[in-house]
Amino acid sequence: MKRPRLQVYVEIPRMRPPPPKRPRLATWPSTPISSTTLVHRSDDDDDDAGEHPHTIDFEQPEPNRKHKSDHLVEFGGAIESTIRRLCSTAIDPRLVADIRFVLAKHAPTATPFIASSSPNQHQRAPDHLWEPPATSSRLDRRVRRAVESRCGLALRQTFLLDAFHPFQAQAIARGLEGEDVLVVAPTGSGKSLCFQLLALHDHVHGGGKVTVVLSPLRALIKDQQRHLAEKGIEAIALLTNQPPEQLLAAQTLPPLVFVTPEKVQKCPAVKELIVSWYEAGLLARLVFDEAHCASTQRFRDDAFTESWRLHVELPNVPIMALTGSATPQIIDDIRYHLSPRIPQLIRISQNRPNCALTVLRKHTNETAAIGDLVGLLQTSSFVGKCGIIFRTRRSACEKLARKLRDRGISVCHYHAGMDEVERDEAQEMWASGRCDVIVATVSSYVFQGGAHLLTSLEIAFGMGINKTNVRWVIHFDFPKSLVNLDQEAGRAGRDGGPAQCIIYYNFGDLKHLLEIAQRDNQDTTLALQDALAVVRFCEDKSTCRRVLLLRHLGERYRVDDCRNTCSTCVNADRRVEEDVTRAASDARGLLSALTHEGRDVTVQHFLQIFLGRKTACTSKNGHREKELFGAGGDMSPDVAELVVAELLRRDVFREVRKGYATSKWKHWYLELGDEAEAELRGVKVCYHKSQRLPQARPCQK
Ligand SMILES: Nc1ncnc2c1ncn2[C@@H]1O[C@H](COP(=O)(O)OP(=O)(O)OP(=O)(O)O)[C@@H](O)[C@H]1O
Repeated sequence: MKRPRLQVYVEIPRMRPPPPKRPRLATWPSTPISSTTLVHRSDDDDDDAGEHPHTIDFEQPEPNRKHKSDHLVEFGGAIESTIRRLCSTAIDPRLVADIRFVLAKHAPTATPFIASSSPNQHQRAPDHLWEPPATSSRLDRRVRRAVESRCGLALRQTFLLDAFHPFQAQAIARGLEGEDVLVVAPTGSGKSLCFQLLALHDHVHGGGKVTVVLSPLRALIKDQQRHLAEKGIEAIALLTNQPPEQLLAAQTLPPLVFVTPEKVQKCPAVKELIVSWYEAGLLARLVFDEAHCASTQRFRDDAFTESWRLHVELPNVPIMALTGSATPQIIDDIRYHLSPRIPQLIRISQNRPNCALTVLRKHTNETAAIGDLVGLLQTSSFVGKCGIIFRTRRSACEKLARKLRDRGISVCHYHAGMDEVERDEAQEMWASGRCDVIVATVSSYVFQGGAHLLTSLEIAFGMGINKTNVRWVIHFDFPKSLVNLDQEAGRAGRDGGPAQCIIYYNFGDLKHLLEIAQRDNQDTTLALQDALAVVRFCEDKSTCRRVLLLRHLGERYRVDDCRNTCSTCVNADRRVEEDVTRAASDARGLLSALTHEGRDVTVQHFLQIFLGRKTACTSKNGHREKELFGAGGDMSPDVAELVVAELLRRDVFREVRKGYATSKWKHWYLELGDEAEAELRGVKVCYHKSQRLPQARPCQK
């Protein structure tokens, strides 16, 4: 039977693709590319694919084609297998987006895989959303039986669990067959079991083979080691500067060896050791845990590129990559790093139904904001329960811990500026339940002798940490990206019990995030893109938060399924939209008058003048005599803050950091922004009159 042929014409302007930023993988095909056209042809039958699975031909278009700017992308053979073969090393990101768009329309069940040489460049067509199966995929009985018979005993006796989740059985089954696998399943769903059980199996039945796990965080490695030790499974972490041979002095290898990508990159002895196991036939599997980091931690690109390339040097070793938070682009990036291998994708919905999602407004005034937080922590859903508070800056992390301690909350802190012993102690205190709350930074650079050390994420807290009774996670500064949010919030409710995930949001915090990105030498454009996605998520007060988050992760979610477990759905009847054009215009006029006089005002100071407060700081410099003093006096301070936030968002206002010779501190001051002259029309703010916290629903583990 003749296979269907699909011809896709994609119109894009002619342009020469940018040179690849990173070195090409050794086995990557060198692709001749014309500056004028991209024509992908594949043969009608798939036989050819087996021989050269990654070879593609780009040809000049037929000379008689009328529209020279058209690019013909011709797919032959079964659509799905052809998509898998569509690779390019230098492809215009817009073409990639267009191809995805067309494929989404014509082959919705296929998972297109387009690897590009610069994985972070391309954009996915917005409507390319994956529909997870309505019920968790029913497992083929044969698969379940095969996995049961080979690993069931270990599951019950060593891991003390009753049954496999379907995705675990699928991943383990493929792993047992020696296949390469990419597992995408929500945080806390039990992905680690997939490689841990396989490692145990390979060790016991494979003559003492070792599984090497590349894991990006030290805290996570320590956490996993601790859990494995409780189950009597030996696992060694190659983290210290001690020569790896000394750590592995014993005659037999352990089932699992953990190492960070940086260690593989910087320490040749570690790499040599892994290669020697491979050569001796003792390497069972390479595991890439928290695989989304290969895409999201862009400043660690080198470490990831180098260490992930290990699989190219060890071609016969099966690989398993796992992630709990992956956008479609991240999945492509992971596949790029794993190419030329094409792992089997095992994917379930990334939704965590037992974690209620809430966005709360954070006061611009830190003391008021902390007061709100303390009030929340004293309510029954939080008091005496184990939780995590994430902050972006170390000083803020310590300060908050101190303030909470003063209010009688049992709390410790964890950040990159502490030494290893202090950090381990804090983690241990929290993990063992000696204190309820840990205030932690997510990631930040370590400065040593003025030099950046690329070890920030290695010592960050959050990702992967598995403490089953965490009942709440609070982002007191807004997260760097929605993927970070998903990961960090994923520390809560890992036992399937109800949990609260809360973000305190204030638009003004964006500046701190970007400041950190700049200081850390990250790509600020990408950092801004990620942060703006969080801003959009937080500011949208009419769309279900689960829909927004899962859409970002490439998933289609039905709003009815939320069942009031997010702050938008539960507060839908309290939503207010207010036109504040007049107030915005007055605020602009007031700031204009202040800057004209050469006065520097912080947001807080400005709000006091705008609201007409009779305080010490408004009594100075003749503020009370100003025409627009108290122009916002008829509105609540909360709405006035939203007006300023909206003006900042529109770039009518901006905040700049300034220092003065009289003070060693620098502060953020309000200034007129680039759009200050623009006509202000339809300025609206949206808020909830009062916010109820959504109730989370427990789910079956
Ligand atoms: N089949 C199972 N049945 C019940 N509980 C399970 C099962 N598999 C794993 N778990 C439990 O789920 C919890 C989370 O597991 P794990 O740390 O592997 O999650 P994860 O998916 O790797 O999360 P993350 O993405 O955050 O790293 C653990 O406490 C584990 O014991």
